[in-house]
Amino acid sequence: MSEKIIEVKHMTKIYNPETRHATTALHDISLVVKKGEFVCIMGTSGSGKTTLLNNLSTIDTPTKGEVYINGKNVNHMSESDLCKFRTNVLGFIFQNYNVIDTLTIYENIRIPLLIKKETDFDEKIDRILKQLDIEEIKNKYPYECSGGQVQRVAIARALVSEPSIIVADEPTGNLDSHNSFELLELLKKLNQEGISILMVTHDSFVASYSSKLLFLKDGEISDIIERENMSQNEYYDTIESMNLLEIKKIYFDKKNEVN
Ligand SMILES: Nc1ncnc2c1ncn2[C@@H]1O[C@H](COP(=O)(O)OP(=O)(O)OP(=O)(O)O)[C@@H](O)[C@H]1O
Repeated sequence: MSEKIIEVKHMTKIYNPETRHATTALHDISLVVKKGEFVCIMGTSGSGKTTLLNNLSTIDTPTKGEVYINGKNVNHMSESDLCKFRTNVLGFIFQNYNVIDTLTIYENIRIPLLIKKETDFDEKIDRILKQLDIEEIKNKYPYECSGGQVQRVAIARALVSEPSIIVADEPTGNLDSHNSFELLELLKKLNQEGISILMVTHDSFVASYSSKLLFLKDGEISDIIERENMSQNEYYDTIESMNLLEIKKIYFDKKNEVN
């Protein structure tokens, strides 16, 4: 049986609990991500995608339920253990890059290695700069680089500490189609090399790179599709029709609420 890399048990997330602004963003979610899986999360705006990603990747803490990563219950870890765990195991890629403007590209990529207290990092950084084709900009500042280059810097920073899981929230959201394609092909390659990927997207083409797709609706998993033996084209068509079905369901639910 494949190894469970992430396991979520009965996760509920309520923002501002016990106030009149309480919002239940996730309701009793249970799921498993196995080693080497490429899992995408789709759903309409406000369905809870980012909340799910944040709560299962230690960025936020669920109101109820448990999260296990590599068999460890992350809800029971101290803040300093969590910080080490995040740096050693998880690599984060966000839509808005989150690079530091006052540091050079080289210095940005070095951050996780400094957190890990590594001292001998030149070779590692050079390798990742080469892999992502950003050697020429290593002494520039982010504002001197293109959006696609800065996104590659964010990926380099996520990968330099050799994480076993990549967590990505709409990573192609600010990229043009050429750079989106390049990023997706890179994620595919990393996944083939054994890195597990968990990614939020609203785009069926992006989702067609996954091996498993979760649909969220009102904070609950409404559907799961597995790619299995489908070609990427067949998988894309299945995702598109499922997407349409989900939108139709939401439309009819709303219509019934009104009537
Ligand atoms: N910090 C917060 N405080 C209060 N409510 C929040 C907070 N963050 C999200 N929410 C609410 O939780 C629900 C789920 O939000 P979330 O951002 O997870 O949805 P999403 O599916 O990622 O949406 P989008 O596709 O628009 O980014 C929404 O109703 C949202 O308004």
